[in-house]
Amino acid sequence: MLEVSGLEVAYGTSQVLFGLDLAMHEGEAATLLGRNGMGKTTTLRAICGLQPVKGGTIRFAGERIDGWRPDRIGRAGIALVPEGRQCFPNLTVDEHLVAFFANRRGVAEAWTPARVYELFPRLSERCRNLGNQLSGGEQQMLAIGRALVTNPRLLILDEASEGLAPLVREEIWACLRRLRAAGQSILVIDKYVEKLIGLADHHTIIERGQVVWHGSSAVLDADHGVWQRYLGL
Ligand SMILES: Nc1ncnc2c1ncn2[C@@H]1O[C@H](COP(=O)(O)OP(=O)(O)OP(=O)(O)O)[C@@H](O)[C@H]1O
Repeated sequence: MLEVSGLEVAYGTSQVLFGLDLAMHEGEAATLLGRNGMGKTTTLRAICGLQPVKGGTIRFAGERIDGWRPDRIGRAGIALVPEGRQCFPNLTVDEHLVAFFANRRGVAEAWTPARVYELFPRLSERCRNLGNQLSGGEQQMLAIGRALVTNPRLLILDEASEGLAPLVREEIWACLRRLRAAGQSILVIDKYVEKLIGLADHHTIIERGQVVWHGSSAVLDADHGVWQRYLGL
């Protein structure tokens, strides 16, 4: 479903991705791992059309999408839960969900605002609150809900559980496991490798803009040398 091949991205004269490869099938959950500053966010932003691509190709659902505008990529079925949530401070929870709701593929059991409220009852209690009146956990739930109501083929999360209290973090992991079990394709960046091993099928580790390791959850779980070498854990 997603095939990133030889991706190169630069910020001005400073190149940060050097021929990065990443691929996943529909229905899979995959992760992108690596220490800080290695290029994970840049990779996700390039996939979503938020960062210009200098070289390489990005294919999604059979089409070459590198060079497309972010809104076209969104309509093609990729939804991003961005780092820092980026909820709109002046829209209510309900307005976020209503404004982003779309079922372009005619999915039978589409994500609607009502279904998001079932997934996150806390959001339902906050439905009339503005984005800037929410806790970090509520904002993350809203950012996930906002992505889900676009009924994406691929849900991408950048730092899914960053800065959240342990209990809220657990709630986010439980949500992602439920989505995964329901067949949602997910690409996620996070620091909690143990949680990601329980969630994802396979993992790609990058270092200085290049892939240094790729493998299944079972292999990553068994080889803590990889954690130490590439993730400093
Ligand atoms: N807007 C920018 N302008 C210039 N350099 C940038 C910009 N954004 C990121 N970089 C640099 O690109 C490199 C990759 O950053 P990126 O945010 O993709 O890494 P990351 O792996 O997601 O790290 P983190 O976990 O810290 O977010 C870093 O060296 C970073 O300093």
